[in-house]
Amino acid sequence: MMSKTCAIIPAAGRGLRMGRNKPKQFLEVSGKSLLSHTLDIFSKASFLSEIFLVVPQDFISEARELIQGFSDSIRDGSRFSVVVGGAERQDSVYNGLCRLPSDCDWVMVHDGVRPFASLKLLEKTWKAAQISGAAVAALSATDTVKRVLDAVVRETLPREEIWLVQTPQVFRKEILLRAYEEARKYGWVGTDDASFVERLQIPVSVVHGERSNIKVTTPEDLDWAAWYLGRNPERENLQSAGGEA
Ligand SMILES: Nc1ccn([C@@H]2O[C@H](COP(=O)(O)OP(=O)(O)OP(=O)(O)O)[C@@H](O)[C@H]2O)c(=O)n1
Ligand SMILES: C[C@](O)(CO)[C@H](O)COP(=O)(O)O
Repeated sequence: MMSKTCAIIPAAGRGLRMGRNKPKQFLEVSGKSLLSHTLDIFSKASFLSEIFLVVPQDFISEARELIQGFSDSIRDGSRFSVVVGGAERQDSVYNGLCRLPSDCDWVMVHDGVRPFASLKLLEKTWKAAQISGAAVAALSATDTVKRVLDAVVRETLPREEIWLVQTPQVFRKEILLRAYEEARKYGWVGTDDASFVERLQIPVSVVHGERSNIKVTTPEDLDWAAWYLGRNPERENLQSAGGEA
């Protein structure tokens, strides 16, 4: 029997660092919201059976309207659902996990505010996870990396060991669910999904991410997003990788 992969898109943050009167995922860039740009990619990922969009309680109707717009492009029975988020990213992802159907084997988590991940990157991370059980996209550091405390350099770190982790992050569902259950039981706090899996001593594979796969966080990021979309109106990143692993 074919294994089934579901996606969780956490998009329930408040965007405090963006400093606007609306959560950044609902801000428009090139005629539609950042979240809508993200969903464009996910609607074309034919290996995803179901997609769970996690949003703030007060944006439920906006999110429902948004997913209506994708009903034509959903392939192979894929479909979107809207889930209410929690106080922190990890609470939002957990809410998504609780909604996964029992026959889902794999789960891909991707930030709603990373609208420029390519379909090729989604596929590549998914395929890597199928081999190892857990995989994340990440960039190797290109600057010199230092540990700084109170504005004073304490140490220069070995750059070849430093990777900046992105999403997508893909896991066997049973692994991610166990990791999140333990996190809740023991009060672990983490800024990504893999950090909980790492605490279970489960190896997480790394695939090369993409420089353009930024997490839109600050007003400068929003300006960059507008520039990037102006330069790539056809969104080449919507193309599939075909057979590439
Ligand atoms: N309670 C939360 C907090 C964050 N997120 C989501 O997690 C992703 C990464 O979070 P981040 O960039 O930190 O977003 P915000 O929390 O909105 O930003 P800020 O920290 O500036 O408030 C975003 O898609 C965000 O919407 C979420 O689903 N639920
Ligand atoms: C999950 C993540 O995008 C990986 O880089 C990141 O850790 C989210 O962090 P944030 O503080 O919630 O923006």
